[in-house]
Amino acid sequence: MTISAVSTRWVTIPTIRMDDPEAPTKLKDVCENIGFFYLEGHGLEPDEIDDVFEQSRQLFALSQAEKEALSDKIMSRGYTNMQEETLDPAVQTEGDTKEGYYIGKEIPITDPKYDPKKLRGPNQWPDSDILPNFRAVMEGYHNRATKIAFRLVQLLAMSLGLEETYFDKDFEEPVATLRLLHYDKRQSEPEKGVYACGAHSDYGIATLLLTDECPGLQILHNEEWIDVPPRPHSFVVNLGDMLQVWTNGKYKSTLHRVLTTSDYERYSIPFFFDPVFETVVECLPTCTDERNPPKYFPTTAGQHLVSKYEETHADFAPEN
Ligand SMILES: O=C(O)CCC(=O)C(=O)O
Ligand SMILES: [Fe+2]
Repeated sequence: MTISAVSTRWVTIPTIRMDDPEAPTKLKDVCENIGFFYLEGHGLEPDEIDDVFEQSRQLFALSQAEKEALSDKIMSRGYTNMQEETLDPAVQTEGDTKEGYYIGKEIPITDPKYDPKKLRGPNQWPDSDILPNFRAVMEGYHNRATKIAFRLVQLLAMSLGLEETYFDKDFEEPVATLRLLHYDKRQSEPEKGVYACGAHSDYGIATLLLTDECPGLQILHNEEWIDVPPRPHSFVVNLGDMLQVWTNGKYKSTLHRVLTTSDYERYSIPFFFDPVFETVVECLPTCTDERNPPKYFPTTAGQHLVSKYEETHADFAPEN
C-alpha cells in the first residue's frame, strides 16, 4: 500500500503522558495554545487497540444491506452511510466521504434511565453469528475509554487551578460516544468542496482519537492547516466546545478536518466525551473578571449536541 501525505507541512504536536506528575502544568500550556496533543501513558495495550480496529474493519466489510439494518436514526446509534454526515455544510458540495458507526453507553429499554430524547438507550449490535466478538470488544473499549477520559477531565480541572474533582459530578453519567469511522479511497478536493471530513470543532469536553497509520487529519493553527502525523496506539486528543465555553475561550476547541487520497482507505476511532446531558455549561468563575466578561451564552451540554447532530446528519430524526 502506498501512503502519501496530503501535505508536507508537519509540525510537532506536543505529547502529554497521563502518568507524568507534571501533566496538569503541561496541559495548561498545550490547551491555551494548540488545543491538540498526543496522549500516552493511558494504560491501554497495543493489542487491545488493534482488536478494536480489527472489529471495525470486519463491521465495515459487511454487505451494505447488513450495515443499513443496524441503524437507529432517533438516537444516532449504529450505522451511518457514506456521505450521510456533512461536518462543514457551509462549504461542502458533497457529504463527508466516510461511513460511521456510533456506540454509546448501553441502556436497556427496561432501565429507568432509558430516554431516547436524551440519547439514552440501547445500541445496535450485529448478529453474534456474523461478528461474534464485536459487542464484547466494543463494550470493553467503551468502558476503558470512559475511565481514561474521566481521569483526563480531572487533569484538565487541575490544569485550570481547580480541585481535581471539580467536574466529577458533570461526568457521572456522561454522554460518552465511541464512533468507528471508515474513509473511502477518495481524493479530497477542497477547492471543489469535497472533503473526507469537513472542518469542524468537536462538541463536548475532549475527544480521544485513535487512528490507523494513514495520514489525513489536519488542524487549523495560526490560520494555517497543518498535518497531524498518525501515531497508532497513542491518542490524539482535542478539546471540544463545552470546554471552550467553560473556560471563556482560554482553552481552544480547535477546528480540524480530514483530507484523503485515492491511494488508501482510512480507519479512525474517535471517542467523544460529553458532560451529563442536562449539564448547564457556563463560564467558570476563575475564567472571568471585570476586564474579561463571559464571551459565550451558557448552554446545555445535551442541547448543544443534539442541535449539532441536526445540522450535520442527514438521517438524524430525534424523538421530539
Ligand atoms: O478521522 C479523524 O481523524 C477525525 C475525525 C473527527 O474529527 C470527528 O469525527 O470528529
Ligand atoms: Fe472531530
